[in-house]
Formats: sequence, structure tokens, C-alpha cells
Amino acid sequence: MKNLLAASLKYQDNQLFVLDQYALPHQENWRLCQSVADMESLIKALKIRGAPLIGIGASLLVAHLASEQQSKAQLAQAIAQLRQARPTAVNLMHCMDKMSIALEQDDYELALQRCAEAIFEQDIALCNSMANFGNELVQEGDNILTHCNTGALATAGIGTALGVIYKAHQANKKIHVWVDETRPLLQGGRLTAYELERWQVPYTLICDNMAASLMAAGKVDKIFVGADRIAANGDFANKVGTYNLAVLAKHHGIEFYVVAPTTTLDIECENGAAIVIEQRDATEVTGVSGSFGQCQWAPSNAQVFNPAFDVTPAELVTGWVLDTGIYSPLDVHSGVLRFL
Ligand SMILES: CSC[C@H]1O[C@H](OP(=O)(O)O)[C@H](O)[C@@H]1O
Repeated sequence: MKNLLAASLKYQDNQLFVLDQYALPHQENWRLCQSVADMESLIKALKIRGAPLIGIGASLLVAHLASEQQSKAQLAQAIAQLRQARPTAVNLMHCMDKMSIALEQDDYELALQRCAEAIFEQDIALCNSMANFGNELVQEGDNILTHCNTGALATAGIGTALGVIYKAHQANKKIHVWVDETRPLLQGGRLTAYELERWQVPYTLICDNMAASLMAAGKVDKIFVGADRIAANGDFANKVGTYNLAVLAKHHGIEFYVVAPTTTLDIECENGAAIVIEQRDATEVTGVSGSFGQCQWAPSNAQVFNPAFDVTPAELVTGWVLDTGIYSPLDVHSGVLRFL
């Protein structure tokens, strides 16, 4: 397989490396990924994360195993196991389904490698397309609020919602970004802040519970978020706390956009109620651990509710920015997502 390089994933000289996102922003640790167990563990621990990127990483791992002469049965098992690594982001399932089709080819080693390369390279193009469409929605001087991390650390390209923000910054629109820290795993405070620093985009980090008063004060012009799964009716799952922002945006009359590649669409899901929401470990809420060590503030036996995502209904969305264009509520209500 050819060498491939993304911000947090690289295939170099027939070896797959993953940048440990749990250690960012203070440590940049590249981890060698050699097995299904390695990739499954990295995905479950959010050391590799982001709806598009986990599908891309899993695909590259399967292609790598094929290049190491693993049997068809072993590769089928690898695909099935990785497909289950996280339940909400549909990109992972779509990628594994594509790899399953490639596995049926006579020269399946070559087919798997070509498929993984295409998945990687397609995502770069999808990111550029979303960013170009989304940039049309950004005005000079906009204060944009975003949630979680949807940049180069979540994709093979420049990102989804954060890709729009980069494109607007590159177009000298003099934007400012409010960055939700995004409890409990702090993808905003750790990863989005890290990315915006590197791109020298002006930003202010806030706790998630501060977004409402900023909106009330008229300090938020637009909101751009990502998605992990978009249902046929336009409802979508995204990092928990997204639904809060959508309700607040509606109340304050603020434009609320979801930015995602068409690989995040799941028309088998009629609506948001059909989307499986990943429940995660209590320790993510009772304390925090990272490159700085472990600190626990809540009682160890505290009852905890820790869904990784929530569902935003389509009626709260101003527009869907996909790689194929910008869609209005009228477009989505007409069923357009079923035909992309
Ligand atoms: C473009 S990534 C989409 C989505 O994935 C993130 O979730 P996680 O950090 O748990 O992988 C977040 O929901 C992003 O919006």
C-alpha cells in the first residue's frame, strides 16, 4: 500500500501509526498499530477518534493485515470485529462494508489496499468540498461557536465543521471562534484549541455551560457542529451537548449548521430515535485522566449517566452542509438525503 499521511494517522513504509489523541495537546505520541486488538483498543479509548477517521483507520489496518498475507477468514473476522468497535458513528460501518465487498474479489489483497487508499483519499476531497460550501455561509467578522473536535484530527483532511472555520480564516474573513471545551473528554479544550493554535485562528475557550449566556449577550453569530450519524429525516447524532446548543440557538434565533460528509448519512435510520447512542465509562465523568495524570473529584461509587452523543432533531437545524452542497430544512423535509 502507498504511503499515506494525515494529521493523526499515517501509513509509512508498510507500517500503520496513530497519533494518540488522548495524550494531546501536551504529548504527541505516535503509536504503531499492528493488529485488530491494537486498533480496537485505540478506537474504544478515543486515542483515534472522529466519525470519519475511525473508519479510515480501521480500513487501513485491515488492508495492512491483508498485505501480511492474513487469510480471507481472518480478514473477515477483523472486519466484523472492527465494525463493532463504536456503535454510533456510521462511517465505521460504511467503511467496513466497503472492505467486505473488496474481500470478495479474487485478488482481495490488492482490492483491500485499493479500497482503503480510496477511502482515505476520498475523505480529503470530501473535507475540501464541505469547507468550500460551508465558507459561503460565513460572513466577515463572524463569531462562530463550535463543539467537540471536527478538524484534521477527526478526518484525513482539514475536517468537517472545523474545516469550514479554517476555510473562512484562510479567506481572511477575520472570524473568531468560541470553543466549547466539551465535557467529559474535552475534545474541544484539548484538540480543537490545539488545531486552532496551529492555524493561528483567533479563539476563546469556554466551558460548555457558558454557551447560553454568550448567545443571550449576542456574542454568537453562527454555530457549526459535526455529526456522527445523520438519519434520513435529517435528525443527527453528535457529541453530547450538541442538542443543548441547538435548543439554545433556536431560542436566540442563531443559525445552527451541521457539517458532515455523505459518508455520515444513514438512510436506514428513519429518524434520530433509531440511532444507537454509545454509553461510556463512569470514570470519564467522576474524574479525568490524560498526559497530566489522573484526578478524581466525584465519589467512586457515584451513579453516572455518560452518553457519548445526543440526538438533535431536524427542526432545530438551519442547514446541512455536506460535500454535495448546502441543504435547507425544506430540502431535507422533501427527503433529499435519501438520494445523495
Ligand atoms: C468529524 S468528527 C464527527 C464527530 O465525532 C466526534 O466524536 P468522538 O470525539 O467521540 O469521536 C464528535 O462527535 C464529532 O463531532
